[in-house]
Amino acid sequence: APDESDEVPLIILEPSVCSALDNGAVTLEGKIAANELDLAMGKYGFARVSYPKPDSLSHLLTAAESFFSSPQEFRDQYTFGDYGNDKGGYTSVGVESVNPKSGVKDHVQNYVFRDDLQFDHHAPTLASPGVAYFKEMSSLTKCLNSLSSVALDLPLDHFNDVTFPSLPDDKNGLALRITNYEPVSGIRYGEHTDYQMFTILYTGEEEGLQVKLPNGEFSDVTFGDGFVVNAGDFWAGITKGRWRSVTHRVKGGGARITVPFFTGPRGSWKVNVDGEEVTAGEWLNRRLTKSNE
Ligand SMILES: O=C(O)CCC(=O)C(=O)O
Ligand SMILES: [Fe+2]
Repeated sequence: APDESDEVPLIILEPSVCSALDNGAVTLEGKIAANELDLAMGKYGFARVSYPKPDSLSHLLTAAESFFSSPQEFRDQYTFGDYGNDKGGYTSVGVESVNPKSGVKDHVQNYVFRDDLQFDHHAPTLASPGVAYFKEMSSLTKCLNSLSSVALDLPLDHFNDVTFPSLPDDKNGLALRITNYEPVSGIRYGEHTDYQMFTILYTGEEEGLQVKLPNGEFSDVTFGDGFVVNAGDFWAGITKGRWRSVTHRVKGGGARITVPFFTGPRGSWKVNVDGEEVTAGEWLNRRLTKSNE
């Protein structure tokens, strides 16, 4: 029988824990949070993380609502290439298919910021809250990476060295996406695992996200009070399966905007995939290209 208590765990992450980690200090609260993260990623691959929402989030959501309802020709000015291109920008409905095997396009349009240093080409109303929110999420990424180092008994900076480049011609693996789901029934965003390290998702209050539980059932996971954080495929690889990259999807319903922030290794980081050594940048591009086919 399914375990009725199966539920994605809640982790309370105090900003003071993050600032201590930033200063190289692992407090008792830090150790507790690291342990909770380890348990959540090991069993569910997902956690609900209570952490203050930055002020820039509400500005970003307001700007996004008006952007996505502006004329299609206006939105199309900010398409700079296929979904996943280096410059980010707008992708209209009918392009993306996160589960290419399904043969179905997702019922979404989205806007992506991929590089925190180059925002000049972006839609002006989105760019200003976008830059601010990107910075806030980069700090939260640092905190989650430090907690991961503690959880996995590695030097505190280990995963931040994986994510944040030290050389100017390297790229970070961070991307901010604003997703606008069409109000339709049925699955709106296909079953998939995330490609990289953590996804830090603002779900809003509207249900939609469904996560596969250890008992095999899909469960609704909405957490408007904070963030839903999950481990992607790189984490499963790096930890040799100690952390799980878990299947999820988005079910139908009313109009919904969510804001995932994807984190991952910097572009030059070397990864071994099926016996082949590739850079994380190359590997990510292959996965993104597939979702346009
Ligand atoms: O919007 C959501 O609730 C989930 C989105 C998601 O899974 C993704 O963008 O990878
Ligand atoms: Fe996802």
